[in-house]
Amino acid sequence: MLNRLRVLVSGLSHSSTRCCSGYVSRMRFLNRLKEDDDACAEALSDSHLMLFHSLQPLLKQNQDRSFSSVSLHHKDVESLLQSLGADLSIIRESVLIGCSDTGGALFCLDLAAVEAAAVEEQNGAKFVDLRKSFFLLSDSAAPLVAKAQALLRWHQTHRFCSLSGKPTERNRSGSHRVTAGSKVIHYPQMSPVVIALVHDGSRCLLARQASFPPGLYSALAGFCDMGESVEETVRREVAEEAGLEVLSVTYSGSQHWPFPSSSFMIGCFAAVSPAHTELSVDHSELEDARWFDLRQIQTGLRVPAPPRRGGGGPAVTWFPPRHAIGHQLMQEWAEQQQTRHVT
Ligand SMILES: NC(=O)c1ccc[n+]([C@@H]2O[C@H](COP(=O)([O-])OP(=O)(O)OC[C@H]3O[C@@H](n4cnc5c(N)ncnc54)[C@H](O)[C@@H]3O)[C@@H](O)[C@H]2O)c1
Ligand SMILES: [Mg+2]
Repeated sequence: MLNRLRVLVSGLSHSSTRCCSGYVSRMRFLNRLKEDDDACAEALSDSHLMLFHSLQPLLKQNQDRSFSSVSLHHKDVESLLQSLGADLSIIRESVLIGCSDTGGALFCLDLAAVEAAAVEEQNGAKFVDLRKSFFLLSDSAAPLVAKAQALLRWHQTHRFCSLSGKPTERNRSGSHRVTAGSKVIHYPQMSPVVIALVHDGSRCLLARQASFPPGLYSALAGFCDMGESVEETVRREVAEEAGLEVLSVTYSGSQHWPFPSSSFMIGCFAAVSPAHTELSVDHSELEDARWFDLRQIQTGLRVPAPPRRGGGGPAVTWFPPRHAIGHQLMQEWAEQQQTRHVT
């Protein structure tokens, strides 16, 4: 499950600029780097940097045809920039994103100041749009790339204080920005969004917006209004978009979602009465909404996302990729239904 703690594996090291094995040690190490600029600068000089250009991650194709993001050691990034005649000081713009599986801190860096094609050529890799990357990367690799891009985007869009209009300055790790000459601190933010798989006991409700690619259906989603609880947002969104009254809400899991800018997706199941399932769809929000039975959900979950294009026929129904929480909700619902049928 997406919300389950996915422990980043780190190697054993006792140097002060590298984290040790064990979840607690790694979290304390990362927290120290967030708070201590000198320790962070020291760690950066012996770290790997995940590369981006204009917010697009650098991806390379492996021998088994899978894709992974490219992270270079600090000294290799220096060599790369030197070979391109670029200013080495841009490395200071790196943002801390976690611990690598070799035990060191991991940073990300946007190389927008240098020519993308030259970086691609030197690394045998390509800068790829984040949405496309999401379909190419494995479900264990995609969240870290999304987190890195979200932090780089946040820094690019928060160069000025919304209170005073003065410039803001980042700390070394990039975990926050401070308004110049003041103590006003700005932290990266996400918008809370509920995503609810509505079900009536034997079917679940999926919908599509006109902006979705052809054939894509997902669970209902909506931004939380100020002051709302998760349960209130679910009830309101389902009422607004599908015209149904929710009887109960159950939490399932959560995930950070980088599109179009950072959302914090809170995944829930929302039960409606099987006696009141007639839809009244708000077509200003949704192009279509329909009930799907277990067999239809199982079939849709097997379709690759996005499906291979056919020759002009009707679009095949497909669901978000495996690492999207919409997919996880459908998977969990299908498993629950199957267990119910077996017992
Ligand atoms: N990870 C997944 O599986 C998954 C699946 C479905 C949707 N999503 C995401 O959920 C998000 C919300 O879904 P939706 O578009 O149906 O929401 P929605 O139903 O709340 O409608 C979007 C509208 O809400 C308004 N809005 C209110 N607060 C906003 C805010 N903080 N930021 C932007 N707009 C705000 C805007 O008018 C916007 O057009 C989307 O960004 C989408 O990418 C993720
Ligand atoms: Mg919506």
